[in-house]
Amino acid sequence: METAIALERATKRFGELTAVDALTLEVPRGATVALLGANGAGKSTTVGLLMGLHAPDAGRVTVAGLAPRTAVVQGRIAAMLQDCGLMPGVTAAEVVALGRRMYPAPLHVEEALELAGLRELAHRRVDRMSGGQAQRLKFALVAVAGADTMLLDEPTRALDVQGRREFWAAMRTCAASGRTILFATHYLDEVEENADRVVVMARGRIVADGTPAQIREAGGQSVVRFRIPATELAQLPELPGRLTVEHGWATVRTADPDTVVRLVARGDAAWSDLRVAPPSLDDSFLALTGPTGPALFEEARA
Ligand SMILES: Nc1ncnc2c1ncn2[C@@H]1O[C@H](COP(=O)(O)OP(=O)(O)OP(=O)(O)O)[C@@H](O)[C@H]1O
Repeated sequence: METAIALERATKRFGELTAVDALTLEVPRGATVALLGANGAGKSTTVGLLMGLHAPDAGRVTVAGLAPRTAVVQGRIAAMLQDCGLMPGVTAAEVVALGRRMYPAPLHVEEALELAGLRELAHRRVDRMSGGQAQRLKFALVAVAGADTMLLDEPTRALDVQGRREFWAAMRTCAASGRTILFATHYLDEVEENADRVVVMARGRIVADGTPAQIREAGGQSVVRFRIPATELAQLPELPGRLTVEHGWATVRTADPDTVVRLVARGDAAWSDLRVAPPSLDDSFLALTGPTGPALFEEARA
């Protein structure tokens, strides 16, 4: 399969600090990849390397087989960077028309607005748009490049739930047209619905790389909960996992929820309201980005 993006042991340092540390990542054409990581993990720097904004101190970075700057000039890659502003006083269509002049093979203005779900708002002034609409306009400005690879750096930062939902609907339309999309985010729930692959970064390195389900299962534990009176606790059998009891609810964090449920059901304790929750992405994210994260992921995949 054709490779859209490749980093081969790419390293970027800022003085003493290694922001991206011998990072190797290959993204095939057409994939939608989420780059997940805490503040300072190195996501924006990785995007900067792919856009040719930083030169790697070591290693190699290519986009569609080209040097990043060449790929940018040829309109093969376009990015929605953090905190880019929009010109006030003009309409959405005017901004996109201006933006498209920068690219060698751009889309039509209407096409880009359509992809961003802004067709109806083509003549709305930029300064009269909601946060969500403005963010989708920035997306239209990336889409108009007609690039086959799009990078989105925390595109839904500071958007409300509705704005985020609308933004991702626009992004998915774009992904469905066969483009390669790499987006950086902190929002774990966005990853499950919008990416087919998740690359988790910590300290400039990749600590896990898999489907959202694999990431969720690698680091997280299931939670089995049930109500139980304090007087019944002694009747509970030994359970695989960590049991805590609070306000009449027992909580068992476990890698083996089936066994926990079987043992609880077979025992004599008078419990009620039993429920099982899958591992949470938040728990998994915290575990994977901790010091033992990479080993944890390897173990889960073995
Ligand atoms: N131009 C720069 N000069 C010095 N240090 C920098 C520069 N850009 C980034 N850094 C540092 O490199 C590290 C990685 O930053 P980066 O912005 O890539 O992380 P991030 O994962 O995108 O974080 P965030 O989620 O906060 O945007 C951080 O410690 C940051 O302070």
